[in-house]
Amino acid sequence: MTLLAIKDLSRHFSSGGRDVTALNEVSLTLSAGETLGLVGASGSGKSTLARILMRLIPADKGTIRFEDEDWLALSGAELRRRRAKMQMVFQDVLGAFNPRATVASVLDDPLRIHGIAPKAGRPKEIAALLDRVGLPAGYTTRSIREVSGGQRQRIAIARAIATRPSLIVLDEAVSALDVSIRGKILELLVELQEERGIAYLFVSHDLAVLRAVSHRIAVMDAGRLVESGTARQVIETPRSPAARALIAAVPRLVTGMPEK
Ligand SMILES: Nc1ncnc2c1ncn2[C@@H]1O[C@H](COP(=O)(O)OP(=O)(O)OP(=O)(O)O)[C@@H](O)[C@H]1O
Repeated sequence: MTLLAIKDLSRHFSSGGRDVTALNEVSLTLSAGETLGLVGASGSGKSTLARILMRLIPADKGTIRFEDEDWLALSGAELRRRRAKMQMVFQDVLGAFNPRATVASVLDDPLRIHGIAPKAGRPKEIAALLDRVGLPAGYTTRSIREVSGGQRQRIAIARAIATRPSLIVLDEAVSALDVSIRGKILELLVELQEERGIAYLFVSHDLAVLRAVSHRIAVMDAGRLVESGTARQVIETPRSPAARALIAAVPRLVTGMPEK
């Protein structure tokens, strides 16, 4: 089932007398429970796409259908309600949280705002969320600032799944983590997908990360989507110069391809 269909999405920016076409008629689809890796060099338009999708900035033109609705036409209370179904995890999680917040309050907010659990039931729900992402229940009273980067990313994932989304947009969500911690977070994401059928739009400049989690990979270059295919097709037989350049930058990427 098609969960998300982006069609001819364009966006330009003008700043300091410079006009940049950040997105140039980008189209892509994502099925329920699928992971699409979105890769491209710095400045290719990945974050712009993610930000339009999350309704953080408007598009100049194009359409987005999400769960069979005209996503860009939603506004006000209806948009707030529907946002439960599309969540995001950023690279800079600390920047996305109130730095004075406790872990409990970070997880209480979505449960309260989206009416997922009544007040009396929320502590239990929060404990279950923490448990699911591999953190002890005792973490509730900690400040979001005092936990490690990997733990904070687990909390961001717990917050994202709290509202029972069908899609999570991950924007460089593991890029700042040490390799061993990154692997554990990727494992957690794959488990959650298998358990709950969540689709991921996994934005990264790192093909090694995308190879590990993506069913399909789409390649962006200077605002355009220049290539897409199964992870194996794109990595083993890239067609575009942009894909070839990204692959050449990661030693042993092709020989390390898992059997699928
Ligand atoms: N608010 C803005 N004002 C002006 N230009 C912008 C703005 N946001 C993005 N751009 C420009 O749009 C282009 C695409 O940027 P975008 O951040 O989407 O790329 P990206 O692929 O996510 O890059 P990175 O991997 O470095 O985050 C770049 O040329 C960038 O400078």
